Parts: sequence; C-alpha cells; structure tokens
Amino acid sequence: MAVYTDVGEAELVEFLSGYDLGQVLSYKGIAEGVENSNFLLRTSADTFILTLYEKRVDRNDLPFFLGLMQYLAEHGLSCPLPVQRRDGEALGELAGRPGAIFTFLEGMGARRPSPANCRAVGAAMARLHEIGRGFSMHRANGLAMTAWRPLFRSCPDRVDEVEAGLSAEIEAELCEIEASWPQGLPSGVIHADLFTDNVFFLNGELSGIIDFYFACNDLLAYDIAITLTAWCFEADGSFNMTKGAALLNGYQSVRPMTEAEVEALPILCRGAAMRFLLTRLYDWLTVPDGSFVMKKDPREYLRKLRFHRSVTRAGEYGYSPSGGRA
Ligand SMILES: Nc1ncnc2c1ncn2[C@@H]1O[C@H](COP(=O)(O)OP(=O)(O)O)[C@@H](O)[C@H]1O
Ligand SMILES: N[C@@H](CCOP(=O)(O)O)C(=O)O
Repeated sequence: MAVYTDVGEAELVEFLSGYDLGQVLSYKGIAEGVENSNFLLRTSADTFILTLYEKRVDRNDLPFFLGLMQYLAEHGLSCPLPVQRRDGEALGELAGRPGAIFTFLEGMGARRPSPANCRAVGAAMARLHEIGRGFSMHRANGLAMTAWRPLFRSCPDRVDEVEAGLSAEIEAELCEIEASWPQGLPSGVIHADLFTDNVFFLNGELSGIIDFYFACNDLLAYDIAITLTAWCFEADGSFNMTKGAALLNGYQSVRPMTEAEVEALPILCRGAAMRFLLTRLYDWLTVPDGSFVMKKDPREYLRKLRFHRSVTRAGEYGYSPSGGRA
C-alpha cells in the first residue's frame, strides 16, 4: 500500500488554493506503487494525481524529475504533466512533504504483456531516449554499476537465508560485471525503471509512461537491458524470445542500436538483473514485516540473472540486425 502520509481535507484545500483547479470533489489513496504516496484527486476541473515524495526520494532530485516529465510531455511523449500553480511553480509542500499534482493518464499496466505490448514499449523507450537528448538537466544514476557493491555490503549479514550460497554467488557475479562493464557506449536520459506497472495501455495501444523517479543519465542500452529483463520473462522463469525480438525491433524502429551496444547487451542484462536483485534483497532483509513498504521477491531477479549469465550474444534475446527495418 503506497500511502505513507495521510492528508487532511483542510490542508488539501489550503494546498489547492495555490492552483486554478477548482473545488475538491474527492481524493483517495492509491494502493499501487512503492516509493511515494499517491492520491487520486478529483476536482471540479478534472481528475489528477497528487504525489507526496517520501524519504527515499531526495528532494534535490525533484526539479530534475518534474522538469524531465514536463520536457518529455511537451515534446510528444505521453507522460504525466506536472501542473503549475498560479505562481508558476509545480512543487509545493503538503503534510510536511514535498508534493506535486500531475495530469491523470488513462490506461493500465499490462499484467501479461504480449509481443505487441513489448514492441510498443521498445519503441516508446527509444522515443524517450531520442527526445531526452534535448533535455539540459543532468542527474547521475544513484544506482549505477559502481553503487552495487556498496549496496551489497550494506545488506545485513543474512543474505544466505534468502538462498544458500547467495552471498558468494553475488560476490562472484559482481567481480565479473565490474571487470566487463562496457565503456564509451551512447549515454543520455534513461527511465531506469520501465517495468510493466509503469507503462499504460488503453485499447491495446500504449497510452503513456509514468514513474520517472529513477530517471537519470546513464547508458541508453542499459535502459534496454532493464526493460528486456522486466518484460520478456514468463511466470515460470523462461525467457520469451518472441517478446525479446518484439521489444528490440520496436526499439530499433526508432533508434537503431550501435554494434557496440548489441555486443554489450548480455553483460548489461546481467547488470540490470543485479541492480534489481540487490535493491529487492536490501528491502527484503531490512524492511520490517507489516511495514507499508511493499517488499518484492529478490529471487525473481536471481533467476533472471542466472539466465543472462548463460547468454553470450544478443541473438539469444531475439536481436536481429535487420530488426525494426520495414
Ligand atoms: N499520472 C498518472 N495517471 C494515472 N495514474 C497514475 C499516475 N501516476 C501514478 N498513477 C497511479 O499511481 C500508482 C503509483 O504510481 P508510481 O509513480 O508507480 O508510484 P511509486 O513512485 O510510489 O512507485 C500507479 O501504479 C498508478 O496506478
Ligand atoms: N520496479 C522495481 C521497484 C520500484 O517500484 P515502482 O513501483 O517504483 O516501479 C522492482 O520491481 O524491483
């Protein structure tokens, strides 16, 4: 349940007095999400999303996130647009937290993505990468490859309780990833959390992308690796090459990958699986049972990591050099 901060009606009315959004009709907490508190807000003007930023989001990063959403929306990517107050600011303070209001996006995440969904998300991600070239703000990736070992070290000494031998497996894997991580690939603005719950579909068409709170500057192909890892495995843990090909072809229909990116895809996928294995592992071992923070199973990403370790070339993900070309 992602409502960590309660909002009283009087303080909400006071907060809204800075906007031209009419009268509050209703507001209710949204269960989905992990990081922040989100409310569905209906006013006499329209329906909106009210987000209160919780402790895990650094408030110094908020201008980057809000600025990026505004820039992408203004350049044709469907994503929430931060609503400005009368004084021109989009960020305010509510219930002791930084807060902002966003336009509401219609649609729902694909629970079991089809190859067509995968193609659409690949193309949308490439559009995001292309549009992002013109965005002038910069944010280093706080969860970049160099942050994984310190994150692993900060996990309590109970990693092997999750699975026997896990600590040694992660240690060995980190050494290989660190030694083989690619240098000099094209970089730019990436979403970095393009999971199925963050991409909405309406009537079979991709209607928008949400949740830019891990967005940062990093390797574009690392974003492809994250998305491929999130979208193209089945519930039984098997990789679906049809979906992989669809996602990569969709991406390449907008932005062809360079040869170096294609070659690096297997190691980037190992990194992507490691990043989500570690954040999930940390939460699994540190967040108390019964807490509001939704813990996700780290073993899902351990299985994905093991698959990626067996891959030697991008063709095994469904990549084909002509992919995306008409
Ligand atoms: N602009 C939006 N339009 C429609 N629904 C939204 C919007 N932003 C968030 N939501 C809803 O709120 C949920 C949580 O949002 P998300 O940004 O993923 O939260 P968190 O950052 O806490 O993970 C989403 O799954 C979706 O249901
Ligand atoms: N996608 C991450 C967790 C972050 O959750 P989100 O609700 O912010 O997308 C994971 O699955 O580990």
